[in-house]
Amino acid sequence: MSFSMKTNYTHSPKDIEHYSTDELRDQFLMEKLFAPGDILLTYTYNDRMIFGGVTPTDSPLEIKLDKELGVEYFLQRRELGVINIGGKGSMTIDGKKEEMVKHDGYYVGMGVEHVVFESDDAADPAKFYVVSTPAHKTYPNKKLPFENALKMPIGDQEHMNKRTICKYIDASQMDTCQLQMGYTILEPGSSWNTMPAHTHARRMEVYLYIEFGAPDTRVFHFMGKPDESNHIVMSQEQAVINPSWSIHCGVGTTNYAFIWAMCGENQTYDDMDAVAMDELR
Ligand SMILES: O=C[C@H](O)[C@@H](O)CC(=O)C(=O)O
Ligand SMILES: [Zn+2]
Repeated sequence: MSFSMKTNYTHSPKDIEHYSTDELRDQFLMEKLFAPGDILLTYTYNDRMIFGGVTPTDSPLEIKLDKELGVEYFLQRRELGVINIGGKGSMTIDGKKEEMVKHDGYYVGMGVEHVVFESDDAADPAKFYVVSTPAHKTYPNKKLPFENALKMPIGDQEHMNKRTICKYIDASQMDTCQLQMGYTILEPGSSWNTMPAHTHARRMEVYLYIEFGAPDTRVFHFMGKPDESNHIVMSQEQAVINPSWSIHCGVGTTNYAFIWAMCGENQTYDDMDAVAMDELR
């Protein structure tokens, strides 16, 4: 088993003006999250979110962070959101075992000492996408099956952005300290073309792009200040950090889906500042 946690620092929009493609990728893209038997995490200084992948095979895996966070155990002062994007598995939360099929989610509140991740079949491992944010209060643990996600159809074929936003962790459904999380499924022929684009200075966000229609599919993820946009070319199951000053959207070469997770000042999903089309550059 290997464990790694990469640190990503925060940037001012000025910093990235002259970044090369490699620098931009190094600072914002997480290329590998899911490797059999491994826990691969990123700690971003953007709102101190920790995100990454846990892929158990023959033996259970547990995220153990104490010295790194200056605490006794990982969730002593944090909350955790999980969505399984792989095969059948389970999470054992302080001794209570919960089955986790593909697309099942889970919210784990502050104060839980042990979360043990397992796969039912090492040959078809569960892939737990995990996102953790600082917390100050314990809210109840909650299983978040796909069926219970709040489905929000949005977009249309004419604008090539027909999709369903499935809100797993949303303030209208449950309490969390900061974390909001969900899964957006694009219709075939549509992309995450959220024009007019938006920023939300109050919240940062991370996206995991998944379920590409073909192995050589790429998503061109757009980021940057509205008047100075950049792009990062992404492969399946890679994640990208979105600072609060950055626009965010993506165009794929086939169908895809993505998981988004946000945190910051508020939990108001609709608190977005639309950018007029003629401001984009
Ligand atoms: O502020 C909200 C985030 O950018 C995402 O939740 C958007 C999204 O999933 C979508 O438009 O499909
Ligand atoms: Zn947004």
